[in-house]
Amino acid sequence: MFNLDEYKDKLIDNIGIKRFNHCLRVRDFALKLNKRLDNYKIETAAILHDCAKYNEKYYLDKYKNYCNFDKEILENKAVIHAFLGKIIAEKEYNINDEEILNAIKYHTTGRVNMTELEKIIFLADACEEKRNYQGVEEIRNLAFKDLDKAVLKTLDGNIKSLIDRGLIIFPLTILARNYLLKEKNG
Ligand SMILES: Nc1ncnc2c1ncn2[C@@H]1O[C@H](COP(=O)(O)OP(=O)(O)O)[C@@H](O)[C@H]1O
Repeated sequence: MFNLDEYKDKLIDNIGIKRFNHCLRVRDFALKLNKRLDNYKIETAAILHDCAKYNEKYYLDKYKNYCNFDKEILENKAVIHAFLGKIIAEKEYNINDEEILNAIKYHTTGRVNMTELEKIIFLADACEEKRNYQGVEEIRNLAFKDLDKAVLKTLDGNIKSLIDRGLIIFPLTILARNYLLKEKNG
């Protein structure tokens, strides 16, 4: 069982106090969104979702035998920490629950057919109380009413923002968006 007190110092050492505080806010928002899942899973996934951030090079080297990522992932600075985070949560923080690990892995890109835990962590990361991009309040409100609609809106926003900034879009996000759009329209 993950015990935050046991790992807090290590996590702060790794990601810094600002990012750690973001993780606490993600936890708090995710707990508010949670209706029926185990709070332990929510808390653990939220606290650890960014555990690989800022140390990608170090961890990629340390766990090279476990990191057979596609070139596309390795080259995408924004996305790699999430995929690597799954491995680091397992190896460095002793998490072996696949649902928690996948919520960490897909918290940045989303994916097709996300679990409820994945949706909650994805949304809490996007909407925690200090996020202040245009439209965040609408997504926050939507998240309490309909997780799917809120995830779809967030994916749309992420895709638009990546296009506006001229950045590469990791395709999983497009697939996730199309999947939800079809689900919603039937
Ligand atoms: N499919 C994608 N392809 C490339 N970059 C993405 C994709 N989805 C999200 N991102 C970018 O990843 C960055 C980090 O996302 P995330 O880890 O969720 O947030 P943060 O680091 O702010 O907590 C954001 O700048 C976002 O635009």
